[in-house]
Amino acid sequence: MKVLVSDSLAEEGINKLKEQFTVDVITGLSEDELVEKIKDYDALVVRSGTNVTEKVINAADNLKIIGRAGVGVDNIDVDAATNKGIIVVNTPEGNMISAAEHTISMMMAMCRNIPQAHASLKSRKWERKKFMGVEVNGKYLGVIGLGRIGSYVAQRGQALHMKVLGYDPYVSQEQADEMGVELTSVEDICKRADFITVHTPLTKGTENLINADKFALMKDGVRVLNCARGGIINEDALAEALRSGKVAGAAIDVFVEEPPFESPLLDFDNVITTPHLGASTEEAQVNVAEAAADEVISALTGGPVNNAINIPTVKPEMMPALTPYLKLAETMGKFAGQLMTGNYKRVELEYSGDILDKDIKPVTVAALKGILENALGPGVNFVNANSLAKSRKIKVIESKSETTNKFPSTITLELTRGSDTKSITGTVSGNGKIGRIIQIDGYHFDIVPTENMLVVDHMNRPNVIGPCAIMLGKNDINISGMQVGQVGLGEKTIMVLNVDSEVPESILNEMKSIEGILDAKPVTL
Ligand SMILES: NC(=O)C1=CN([C@@H]2O[C@H](COP(=O)(O)OP(=O)(O)OC[C@H]3O[C@@H](n4cnc5c(N)ncnc54)[C@H](O)[C@@H]3O)[C@@H](O)[C@H]2O)C=CC1
Ligand SMILES: O=C(O)C(=O)COP(=O)(O)O
Repeated sequence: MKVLVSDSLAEEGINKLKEQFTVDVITGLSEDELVEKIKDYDALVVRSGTNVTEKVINAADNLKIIGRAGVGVDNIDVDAATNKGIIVVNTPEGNMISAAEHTISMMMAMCRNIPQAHASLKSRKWERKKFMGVEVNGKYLGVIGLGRIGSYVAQRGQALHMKVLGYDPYVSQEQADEMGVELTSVEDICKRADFITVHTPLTKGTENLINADKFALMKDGVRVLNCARGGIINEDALAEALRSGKVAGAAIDVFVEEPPFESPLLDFDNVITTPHLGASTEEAQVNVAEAAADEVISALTGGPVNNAINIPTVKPEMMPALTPYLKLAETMGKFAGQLMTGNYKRVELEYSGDILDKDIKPVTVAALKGILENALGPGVNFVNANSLAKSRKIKVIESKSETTNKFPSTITLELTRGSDTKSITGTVSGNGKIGRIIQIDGYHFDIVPTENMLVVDHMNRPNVIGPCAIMLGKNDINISGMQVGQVGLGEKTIMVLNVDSEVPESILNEMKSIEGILDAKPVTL
């Protein structure tokens, strides 16, 4: 397997990758060069310097995983990767302390004009009056985005005796209380804060979050910081607010265009800047490089990944309990998808029992993968199963049932195509956590699925099962298991056969001609 590292990455991560794979480190590639190279690689590791565009992803025929050694994935077309079944992972914890410390460093440096005073003295000037600063003690710090980095910044602000205001639509009052942060709105932060710092991802919802209207609300002499992503604070609006004197200072680590050589912000004496250095510490770089390498190694050797952006992740400690259900759901999906092929409108998964304590999202994805694989082939995986279902307008419904039955947990899969439905229930039982199928279309069984099976619709009357079994025997196909859904004499039922080899089409046709056999479908897992 081959790994391409296209941004600078700490040796520790590269060495880990080299223990298992062929690794090429090639930085500074243009989009066209990357398009040309990417088809040879199984994994790509980037930081913020590589734009992994749709064009690159479309050319990436062998790529299985993109590892982002850092947090922001706005340089990766995650939708394109998802559609192509490529896992995107980041390493969200490796650089959070460094990014928070950089933000605080920038705030203090801005308050005391350290970069400007340093440059002045280095040019042999002694300008003590020019560089009058301000204290942060007792001032209001507004933190927009109270995730990993924002919450560390809030904590460090409090250590500097600042009063912290915060806004984050996904943070509860309890969480804010625990952080000692006064939760309020962006507008209120704009009106009251002396310092405003943003720590959100760059999304459609956060782009230009701080715009001219927000600057208009701010106190005269406010100071703003952006160590998250260029574009969360609108650069033109900030330039205008600096020009008008509304904003007394800005500290900016990230820019809409990087490098930002055309940015008006570089021309203001009261704007201090760094070239996207938030994560640039020895500690953070070792952390993110090793974490990205671990994820790539795990994904390429068939293991689970911890921080996938585009698949429902399972916490490693939950994996042993969930694995039998993931296998069962995928098997049920494959089973149902082969019994009823075609243009599905709806997939419903109903969960009951102990499984309700677990995260069922990945189990639903496993079922979808099984269903869609029959129709779309091996290109379907845990990454793209959901998006493929969505693009085919298949409605996916997940429901939880409180009804208890004799099984500790059950999963019922109902597949709908036009007015037809196919329903299968499965359970996991025994110490070996074996997946079993216990119901098909209302008929009860206890089937341990095997590689080759036959599902035969027939009439429950004498001289139907016998000829069927004899015919398989004559063709040297061994039956290792057989179960029949119990019904009254003369009624329609289903028999499920575990067979030791695939049943050719010609034999299936012969079987269908036996009096009382209504249909015979092979199921291959
Ligand atoms: N300058 C640098 O070198 C570095 C920059 N970063 C950037 O810092 C930012 C924050 O990273 P983390 O804290 O790790 O992410 P995170 O995902 O832990 O936190 C982001 C927070 O933003 C919140 N949020 C989302 N939309 C919001 C909105 N409209 N208003 C307010 N809050 C909103 C989320 O609820 C979440 O709590 C990201 O943009 C990341 O790329 C991260 C590391 C280094
Ligand atoms: O992790 C992030 O989001 C960062 O912005 C750090 O970017 P970098 O890896 O230093 O290019």
